[in-house]
Amino acid sequence: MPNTGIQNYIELAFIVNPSLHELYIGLLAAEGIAYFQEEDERLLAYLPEEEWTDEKEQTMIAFLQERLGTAPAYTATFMADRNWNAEWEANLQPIEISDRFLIVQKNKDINPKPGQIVIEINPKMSFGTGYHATTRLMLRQMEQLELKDKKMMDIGTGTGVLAIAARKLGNNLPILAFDNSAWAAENAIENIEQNAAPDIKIELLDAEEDLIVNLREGYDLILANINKNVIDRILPAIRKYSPEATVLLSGILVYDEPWLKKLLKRLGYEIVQTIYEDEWLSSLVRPLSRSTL
Ligand SMILES: C[S@@+](CC[C@H](N)C(=O)[O-])C[C@H]1O[C@@H](n2cnc3c(N)ncnc32)[C@H](O)[C@@H]1O
Repeated sequence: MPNTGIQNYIELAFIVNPSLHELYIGLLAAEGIAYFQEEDERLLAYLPEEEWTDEKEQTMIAFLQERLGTAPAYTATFMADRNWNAEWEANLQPIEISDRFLIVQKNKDINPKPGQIVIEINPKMSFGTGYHATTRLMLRQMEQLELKDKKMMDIGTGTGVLAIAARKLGNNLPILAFDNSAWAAENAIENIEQNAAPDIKIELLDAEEDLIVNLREGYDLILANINKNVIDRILPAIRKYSPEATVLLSGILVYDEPWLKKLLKRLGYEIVQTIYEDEWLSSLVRPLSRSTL
């Protein structure tokens, strides 16, 4: 459910070597946790206080145990609402996604290559800083597409980075971008203003509750960098209510590629291209009846 107003969080602190951070972030993201902070020997994951139930904890431990072969130790601490923005901005550095994209933060020195598109993202605990492989994969797929005259939807927009990128890549139609986190929606609006990216409508919506009514407008390209569980539940609706749309997916671990292929086959999608980074993949898929994007 979307939430508004003051938000207290639970911080889960895992003692893990940085080489394993990406893997842990992926596994925890698959469990619906979207906010992370990396430190030298610790990975901090955050979720709204009301979501941290006994059931959630048990499911998370069982899932980590299944994927890692052992249940990692962690501590859970209550965190009152505070200025995450300042903490994030202090820690982040510019990141080169490709020759085409550079993601930067406010007041950081940058040196873009000729022709490189610069996107300024000042995150507020929202996923989409470019610090995660799934965001990088989405951007690398998008830069290969012709986006002009394509009606686009961005599901789970986080910082708004993908919608902003679409605009900078020449997309010229209104974009609907939404997230079920109030923080993310608020932050996406700030980032869109900062990047002077016009005509992007940011909404606080839940893909599992509000998608069908919005799909009826008809879309050419739908971006969904979320996680396996949500994709499993929303892709059938996308296929049914936006049957012409090409879909760009990420947030899926390489171990789950067989599951994804089965789902796509069942729904009548063909895979145009899958790319990989670390344990992550992104697939561009289109309905079998369509031949071009
Ligand atoms: C992996 S992040 C992707 C963010 C950004 N699009 C990017 O590519 O970097 C997933 C985002 O989906 C949002 N999300 C998760 N479940 C959702 C749902 N059911 N409806 C809408 N947004 C959701 C999370 O809050 C998070 O911001």
